[in-house]
Amino acid sequence: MTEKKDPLFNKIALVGIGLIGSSLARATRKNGLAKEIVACARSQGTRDTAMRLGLVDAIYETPAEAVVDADLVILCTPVSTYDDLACAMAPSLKEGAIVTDVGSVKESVIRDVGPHLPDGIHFVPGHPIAGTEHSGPEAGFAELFEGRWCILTPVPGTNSKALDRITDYWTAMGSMVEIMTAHHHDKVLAITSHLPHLIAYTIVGTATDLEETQQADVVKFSAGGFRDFTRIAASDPIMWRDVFLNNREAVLEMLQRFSEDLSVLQRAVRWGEGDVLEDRFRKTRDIRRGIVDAHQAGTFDAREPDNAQD
Ligand SMILES: NC(=O)c1ccc[n+]([C@@H]2O[C@H](COP(=O)([O-])OP(=O)(O)OC[C@H]3O[C@@H](n4cnc5c(N)ncnc54)[C@H](O)[C@@H]3O)[C@@H](O)[C@H]2O)c1
Ligand SMILES: O=C(O)C(=O)C[C@]1(C(=O)O)C=C[C@@H](O)C=C1
Repeated sequence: MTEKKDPLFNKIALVGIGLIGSSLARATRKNGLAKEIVACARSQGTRDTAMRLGLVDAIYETPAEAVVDADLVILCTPVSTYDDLACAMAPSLKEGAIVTDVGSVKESVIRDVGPHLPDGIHFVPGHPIAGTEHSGPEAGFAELFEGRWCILTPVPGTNSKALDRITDYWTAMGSMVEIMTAHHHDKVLAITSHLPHLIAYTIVGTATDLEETQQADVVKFSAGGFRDFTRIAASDPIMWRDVFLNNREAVLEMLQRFSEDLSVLQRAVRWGEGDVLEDRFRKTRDIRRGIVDAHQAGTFDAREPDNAQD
Protein backbone atom coordinates (compact mmCIF):
# COMPACT_ATOMS: atom_id res chain seq x y z
CA MET A 1 0.00 0.00 0.00
CA THR A 2 1.40 3.43 -0.93
CA GLU A 3 1.92 5.82 1.95
CA LYS A 4 -0.39 8.86 1.79
CA LYS A 5 1.57 12.09 2.34
CA ASP A 6 0.23 15.12 4.18
CA PRO A 7 -0.69 18.02 1.85
CA LEU A 8 1.99 20.73 1.62
CA PHE A 9 -0.56 23.45 2.46
CA ASN A 10 -3.79 23.67 4.41
CA LYS A 11 -5.42 26.32 2.26
CA ILE A 12 -4.31 27.72 -1.10
CA ALA A 13 -5.98 30.87 -2.46
CA LEU A 14 -5.76 31.54 -6.19
CA VAL A 15 -6.27 35.17 -7.12
CA GLY A 16 -7.49 34.71 -10.71
CA ILE A 17 -8.71 31.41 -12.17
CA GLY A 18 -7.83 31.60 -15.88
CA LEU A 19 -5.50 29.30 -17.80
CA ILE A 20 -2.71 29.31 -15.20
CA GLY A 21 -4.88 29.64 -12.07
CA SER A 22 -7.16 26.79 -13.13
CA SER A 23 -4.18 24.62 -14.13
CA LEU A 24 -2.74 25.22 -10.65
CA ALA A 25 -6.09 24.29 -9.10
CA ARG A 26 -6.19 21.06 -11.11
CA ALA A 27 -2.51 20.16 -10.48
CA THR A 28 -2.84 20.98 -6.76
CA ARG A 29 -5.89 18.72 -6.51
CA LYS A 30 -4.38 15.93 -8.63
CA ASN A 31 -1.22 15.80 -6.52
CA GLY A 32 -3.00 16.26 -3.17
CA LEU A 33 -1.04 19.40 -2.33
CA ALA A 34 -3.69 21.31 -0.34
CA LYS A 35 -6.53 20.45 2.03
CA GLU A 36 -8.58 23.33 0.63
CA ILE A 37 -8.37 25.32 -2.62
CA VAL A 38 -10.22 28.61 -2.98
CA ALA A 39 -10.12 31.37 -5.58
CA CYS A 40 -11.58 34.72 -6.48
CA ALA A 41 -12.99 35.99 -9.77
CA ARG A 42 -14.69 39.26 -10.60
CA SER A 43 -17.52 37.91 -12.72
CA GLN A 44 -20.36 35.66 -11.59
CA GLY A 45 -19.95 33.72 -14.86
CA THR A 46 -16.33 32.77 -14.07
CA ARG A 47 -17.26 31.89 -10.48
CA ASP A 48 -20.04 29.61 -11.73
CA THR A 49 -17.70 27.96 -14.26
CA ALA A 50 -15.03 27.32 -11.62
CA MET A 51 -17.56 25.65 -9.31
CA ARG A 52 -19.17 23.67 -12.16
CA LEU A 53 -15.75 22.32 -13.17
CA GLY A 54 -14.99 21.44 -9.55
CA LEU A 55 -11.77 23.46 -9.65
CA VAL A 56 -12.10 24.89 -6.15
CA ASP A 57 -13.86 24.28 -2.84
CA ALA A 58 -15.10 27.86 -2.66
CA ILE A 59 -14.92 30.99 -4.78
CA TYR A 60 -15.29 34.65 -3.83
CA GLU A 61 -15.73 37.93 -5.61
CA THR A 62 -12.80 39.73 -3.98
CA PRO A 63 -9.19 38.79 -3.14
CA ALA A 64 -9.68 40.07 0.41
CA GLU A 65 -12.32 37.36 1.03
CA ALA A 66 -10.36 34.59 -0.72
CA VAL A 67 -7.05 34.98 1.13
CA VAL A 68 -8.51 34.73 4.66
CA ASP A 69 -6.68 31.92 6.53
CA ALA A 70 -4.77 30.86 3.39
CA ASP A 71 -1.20 29.73 4.02
CA LEU A 72 -0.37 30.11 0.32
CA VAL A 73 -1.71 32.88 -1.94
CA ILE A 74 -0.92 32.79 -5.67
CA LEU A 75 -1.49 35.79 -7.93
CA CYS A 76 -2.65 34.47 -11.33
CA THR A 77 -3.93 37.58 -13.14
CA PRO A 78 -2.30 39.84 -15.77
CA VAL A 79 0.68 41.59 -14.17
CA SER A 80 -0.73 45.14 -14.38
CA THR A 81 -3.42 44.11 -11.87
CA TYR A 82 -0.94 42.99 -9.20
CA ASP A 83 -0.46 46.39 -7.56
CA ASP A 84 -4.19 46.90 -6.83
CA LEU A 85 -4.79 43.25 -5.93
CA ALA A 86 -1.88 43.12 -3.48
CA CYS A 87 -3.13 46.33 -1.89
CA ALA A 88 -6.68 44.94 -1.61
CA MET A 89 -5.72 41.60 -0.09
CA ALA A 90 -2.89 42.75 2.22
CA PRO A 91 -5.03 43.48 5.34
CA SER A 92 -6.67 40.03 5.15
CA LEU A 93 -3.48 37.95 4.86
CA LYS A 94 -2.77 35.50 7.66
CA GLU A 95 0.43 36.05 9.68
CA GLY A 96 3.15 33.81 8.18
CA ALA A 97 1.36 33.32 4.84
CA ILE A 98 3.42 32.88 1.69
CA VAL A 99 2.50 35.04 -1.31
CA THR A 100 3.76 33.98 -4.73
CA ASP A 101 2.77 34.66 -8.33
CA VAL A 102 3.03 33.31 -11.88
CA GLY A 103 3.61 36.57 -13.77
CA SER A 104 5.65 36.52 -16.97
CA VAL A 105 7.83 39.45 -15.84
CA LYS A 106 9.48 39.70 -12.47
CA GLU A 107 11.13 43.06 -11.73
CA SER A 108 7.85 44.98 -12.02
CA VAL A 109 6.04 42.36 -9.93
CA ILE A 110 8.55 42.75 -7.10
CA ARG A 111 8.19 46.53 -7.39
CA ASP A 112 4.36 46.38 -7.38
CA VAL A 113 3.61 43.64 -4.84
CA GLY A 114 6.43 43.76 -2.26
CA PRO A 115 5.65 47.17 -0.71
CA HIS A 116 2.01 46.22 0.04
CA LEU A 117 2.81 43.10 2.06
CA PRO A 118 2.89 43.52 5.84
CA ASP A 119 5.78 42.23 8.00
CA GLY A 120 5.43 38.51 8.65
CA ILE A 121 4.23 37.73 5.11
CA HIS A 122 6.75 35.92 2.88
CA PHE A 123 6.90 36.88 -0.78
CA VAL A 124 8.44 34.44 -3.29
CA PRO A 125 8.02 35.65 -6.90
CA GLY A 126 7.71 32.88 -9.50
CA HIS A 127 7.09 32.16 -13.16
CA PRO A 128 6.18 28.78 -14.69
CA ILE A 129 7.60 28.56 -18.21
CA ALA A 130 4.52 26.74 -19.40
CA GLY A 131 1.41 27.95 -21.12
CA THR A 132 -0.71 27.90 -24.23
CA GLU A 133 -2.43 30.45 -26.44
CA HIS A 134 -5.75 29.75 -24.68
CA SER A 135 -7.27 31.64 -21.76
CA GLY A 136 -9.87 31.19 -19.06
CA PRO A 137 -10.81 28.51 -16.50
CA GLU A 138 -11.81 25.92 -19.09
CA ALA A 139 -8.45 26.08 -20.86
CA GLY A 140 -6.38 24.80 -17.93
CA PHE A 141 -5.15 21.25 -17.40
CA ALA A 142 -3.43 19.45 -14.52
CA GLU A 143 -0.38 18.35 -16.52
CA LEU A 144 0.57 21.83 -17.77
CA PHE A 145 3.58 22.16 -15.48
CA GLU A 146 4.95 18.63 -15.79
CA GLY A 147 8.48 18.54 -17.18
CA ARG A 148 8.57 22.34 -17.46
CA TRP A 149 10.76 24.90 -15.73
CA CYS A 150 9.49 27.17 -13.01
CA ILE A 151 11.76 30.15 -12.30
CA LEU A 152 11.77 31.64 -8.80
CA THR A 153 13.25 35.11 -8.31
CA PRO A 154 13.65 35.67 -4.57
CA VAL A 155 14.78 39.07 -3.35
CA PRO A 156 17.50 39.62 -0.73
CA GLY A 157 15.97 38.66 2.61
CA THR A 158 13.40 36.21 1.18
CA ASN A 159 12.60 33.68 3.89
CA SER A 160 14.51 30.50 3.02
CA LYS A 161 11.80 28.19 4.44
CA ALA A 162 9.18 29.90 2.27
CA LEU A 163 11.46 29.52 -0.76
CA ASP A 164 11.88 25.81 0.03
CA ARG A 165 8.11 25.34 0.37
CA ILE A 166 7.41 26.99 -2.97
CA THR A 167 10.19 24.90 -4.55
CA ASP A 168 8.55 21.77 -3.09
CA TYR A 169 5.15 22.87 -4.43
CA TRP A 170 6.35 23.24 -8.03
CA THR A 171 8.44 20.08 -7.83
CA ALA A 172 5.41 18.15 -6.60
CA MET A 173 3.51 19.31 -9.71
CA GLY A 174 6.29 17.90 -11.90
CA SER A 175 8.25 21.10 -12.62
CA MET A 176 11.98 21.69 -12.41
CA VAL A 177 12.81 24.78 -10.37
CA GLU A 178 15.56 27.28 -11.17
CA ILE A 179 16.42 30.31 -9.04
CA MET A 180 17.75 33.56 -10.54
CA THR A 181 17.49 37.31 -10.08
CA ALA A 182 14.44 39.09 -11.45
CA HIS A 183 16.72 41.22 -13.64
CA HIS A 184 18.29 38.17 -15.27
CA HIS A 185 14.88 36.52 -15.66
CA ASP A 186 13.45 39.54 -17.47
CA LYS A 187 16.38 39.68 -19.92
CA VAL A 188 16.29 35.96 -20.70
CA LEU A 189 12.51 35.88 -21.13
CA ALA A 190 12.64 39.01 -23.29
CA ILE A 191 14.46 37.03 -25.98
CA THR A 192 13.02 33.54 -25.42
CA SER A 193 9.36 34.43 -24.92
CA HIS A 194 8.47 38.11 -25.23
CA LEU A 195 10.21 38.92 -28.52
CA PRO A 196 8.87 35.77 -30.25
CA HIS A 197 5.36 36.88 -29.30
CA LEU A 198 5.99 40.41 -30.57
CA ILE A 199 7.27 39.01 -33.86
CA ALA A 200 4.26 36.70 -34.17
CA TYR A 201 1.83 39.55 -33.50
CA THR A 202 3.66 41.60 -36.14
CA ILE A 203 3.88 39.02 -38.91
CA VAL A 204 0.25 37.97 -38.59
CA GLY A 205 -0.76 41.65 -38.60
CA THR A 206 1.38 42.36 -41.67
CA ALA A 207 -0.08 39.40 -43.55
CA THR A 208 -3.63 40.45 -42.85
CA ASP A 209 -2.90 44.00 -44.01
CA LEU A 210 -2.11 42.73 -47.52
CA GLU A 211 -4.50 43.48 -50.37
CA GLU A 212 -7.65 41.38 -50.41
CA THR A 213 -6.57 39.00 -53.19
CA GLN A 214 -3.33 38.11 -51.38
CA GLN A 215 -5.15 37.89 -48.04
CA ALA A 216 -7.38 35.06 -49.25
CA ASP A 217 -4.32 33.03 -50.20
CA VAL A 218 -2.64 33.73 -46.87
CA VAL A 219 -5.56 32.02 -45.14
CA LYS A 220 -5.74 29.24 -47.72
CA PHE A 221 -2.05 28.31 -47.62
CA SER A 222 -1.28 28.97 -43.96
CA ALA A 223 -0.37 25.38 -43.20
CA GLY A 224 3.35 25.69 -42.48
CA GLY A 225 5.51 28.27 -40.72
CA PHE A 226 2.85 30.97 -40.81
CA ARG A 227 0.38 28.75 -39.00
CA ASP A 228 2.80 28.39 -36.07
CA PHE A 229 2.96 32.18 -35.86
CA THR A 230 -0.84 32.43 -35.85
CA ARG A 231 -0.99 30.11 -32.84
CA ILE A 232 1.31 32.34 -30.84
CA ALA A 233 -0.44 35.48 -32.12
CA ALA A 234 -3.73 34.15 -30.74
CA SER A 235 -2.40 34.53 -27.17
CA ASP A 236 -4.31 36.69 -24.71
CA PRO A 237 -4.12 40.40 -25.68
CA ILE A 238 -4.40 41.73 -22.11
CA MET A 239 -1.78 39.42 -20.69
CA TRP A 240 0.67 40.30 -23.47
CA ARG A 241 -0.10 44.02 -23.38
CA ASP A 242 0.92 43.89 -19.72
CA VAL A 243 4.10 41.91 -20.43
CA PHE A 244 5.33 44.54 -22.90
CA LEU A 245 4.33 47.45 -20.65
CA ASN A 246 6.23 45.89 -17.76
CA ASN A 247 9.40 44.58 -19.44
CA ARG A 248 10.02 47.57 -21.65
CA GLU A 249 13.79 48.02 -21.24
CA ALA A 250 14.75 44.38 -21.79
CA VAL A 251 12.37 43.95 -24.73
CA LEU A 252 13.64 47.11 -26.41
CA GLU A 253 17.24 45.98 -25.93
CA MET A 254 16.55 42.58 -27.51
CA LEU A 255 14.48 44.19 -30.26
CA GLN A 256 17.42 46.44 -31.12
CA ARG A 257 19.76 43.45 -31.45
CA PHE A 258 17.13 41.55 -33.42
CA SER A 259 16.68 44.48 -35.84
CA GLU A 260 20.43 44.64 -36.44
CA ASP A 261 20.60 40.91 -37.18
CA LEU A 262 17.55 41.21 -39.44
CA SER A 263 19.29 43.98 -41.38
CA VAL A 264 22.23 41.65 -41.99
CA LEU A 265 19.90 39.05 -43.50
CA GLN A 266 17.99 41.73 -45.43
CA ARG A 267 21.27 42.87 -46.96
CA ALA A 268 22.25 39.28 -47.75
CA VAL A 269 18.95 38.72 -49.56
CA ARG A 270 19.25 42.01 -51.45
CA TRP A 271 22.82 41.37 -52.64
CA GLY A 272 22.47 37.64 -53.15
CA GLU A 273 25.00 36.77 -50.43
CA GLY A 274 24.20 33.04 -50.32
CA ASP A 275 27.11 32.19 -48.03
CA VAL A 276 25.85 34.64 -45.36
CA LEU A 277 22.36 33.13 -45.49
CA GLU A 278 23.58 29.52 -45.49
CA ASP A 279 26.01 30.16 -42.64
CA ARG A 280 23.27 31.72 -40.48
CA PHE A 281 20.76 28.95 -41.27
CA ARG A 282 23.31 26.23 -40.41
CA LYS A 283 24.03 27.90 -37.05
CA THR A 284 20.37 28.16 -36.14
CA ARG A 285 19.71 24.56 -37.18
CA ASP A 286 22.48 23.46 -34.80
CA ILE A 287 20.90 25.53 -32.03
CA ARG A 288 17.53 23.87 -32.59
CA ARG A 289 19.15 20.42 -32.53
CA GLY A 290 20.96 21.33 -29.30
CA ILE A 291 17.68 22.38 -27.69
CA VAL A 292 15.94 19.18 -28.76
CA ASP A 293 18.87 17.06 -27.49
CA ALA A 294 18.80 18.87 -24.14
CA HIS A 295 15.07 18.33 -23.87
CA GLN A 296 15.36 14.67 -24.79
CA ALA A 297 17.96 14.29 -22.06
CA GLY A 298 15.62 15.62 -19.40
CA THR A 299 12.84 18.02 -20.13
CA PHE A 300 11.56 16.92 -23.53
CA ASP A 301 8.02 18.07 -24.10
CA ALA A 302 6.17 15.38 -26.00
CA ARG A 303 3.20 17.72 -26.49
CA GLU A 304 5.20 19.83 -28.94
CA PRO A 305 4.02 18.33 -32.25
CA ASP A 306 7.16 19.13 -34.25
CA ASN A 307 9.39 17.30 -31.78
CA ALA A 308 8.16 14.07 -33.31
CA GLN A 309 10.14 14.85 -36.46
CA ASP A 310 13.47 15.51 -34.71
N1 LIG B 1 -0.72 32.10 -20.69
C1 LIG B 1 0.51 31.71 -20.54
O1 LIG B 1 1.07 31.06 -21.44
C2 LIG B 1 1.24 32.05 -19.27
C3 LIG B 1 2.36 31.28 -18.91
C4 LIG B 1 3.03 31.58 -17.72
C5 LIG B 1 2.62 32.65 -16.93
N2 LIG B 1 1.54 33.40 -17.34
C6 LIG B 1 1.13 34.52 -16.46
O2 LIG B 1 0.00 34.07 -15.75
C7 LIG B 1 -0.88 35.15 -15.44
C8 LIG B 1 -2.30 34.75 -15.83
O3 LIG B 1 -2.32 34.44 -17.19
P1 LIG B 1 -3.38 33.42 -17.80
O4 LIG B 1 -2.79 32.89 -19.04
O5 LIG B 1 -3.89 32.50 -16.75
O6 LIG B 1 -4.52 34.45 -18.20
P2 LIG B 1 -6.12 34.22 -18.32
O7 LIG B 1 -6.63 35.36 -19.12
O8 LIG B 1 -6.44 32.85 -18.75
O9 LIG B 1 -6.58 34.38 -16.81
C9 LIG B 1 -6.46 35.58 -16.10
C10 LIG B 1 -7.65 35.71 -15.17
O10 LIG B 1 -7.47 36.89 -14.39
C11 LIG B 1 -8.72 37.55 -14.28
N3 LIG B 1 -8.50 38.97 -14.00
C12 LIG B 1 -8.05 39.92 -14.82
N4 LIG B 1 -7.97 41.10 -14.20
C13 LIG B 1 -8.40 40.89 -12.94
C14 LIG B 1 -8.56 41.73 -11.80
N5 LIG B 1 -8.27 43.02 -11.84
N6 LIG B 1 -9.03 41.16 -10.65
C15 LIG B 1 -9.32 39.85 -10.60
N7 LIG B 1 -9.18 39.00 -11.65
C16 LIG B 1 -8.74 39.54 -12.78
C17 LIG B 1 -9.38 37.32 -15.63
O11 LIG B 1 -10.77 37.51 -15.57
C18 LIG B 1 -8.98 35.87 -15.91
O12 LIG B 1 -9.92 34.97 -15.37
C19 LIG B 1 -0.33 36.37 -16.17
O13 LIG B 1 0.33 37.20 -15.24
C20 LIG B 1 0.67 35.79 -17.16
O14 LIG B 1 1.74 36.67 -17.41
C21 LIG B 1 0.83 33.10 -18.45
O1 LIG C 1 3.44 27.74 -25.32
C1 LIG C 1 2.96 28.86 -25.39
O2 LIG C 1 1.92 29.10 -25.98
C2 LIG C 1 3.62 29.97 -24.69
O3 LIG C 1 3.68 31.00 -25.24
C3 LIG C 1 4.12 29.76 -23.32
C4 LIG C 1 5.02 30.85 -22.77
C5 LIG C 1 6.29 30.95 -23.64
O4 LIG C 1 6.53 31.97 -24.26
O5 LIG C 1 7.04 29.97 -23.64
C6 LIG C 1 4.32 32.14 -22.73
C7 LIG C 1 4.39 33.00 -21.70
C8 LIG C 1 4.89 32.60 -20.45
O6 LIG C 1 5.13 33.54 -19.54
C9 LIG C 1 5.50 31.33 -20.38
C10 LIG C 1 5.40 30.46 -21.41
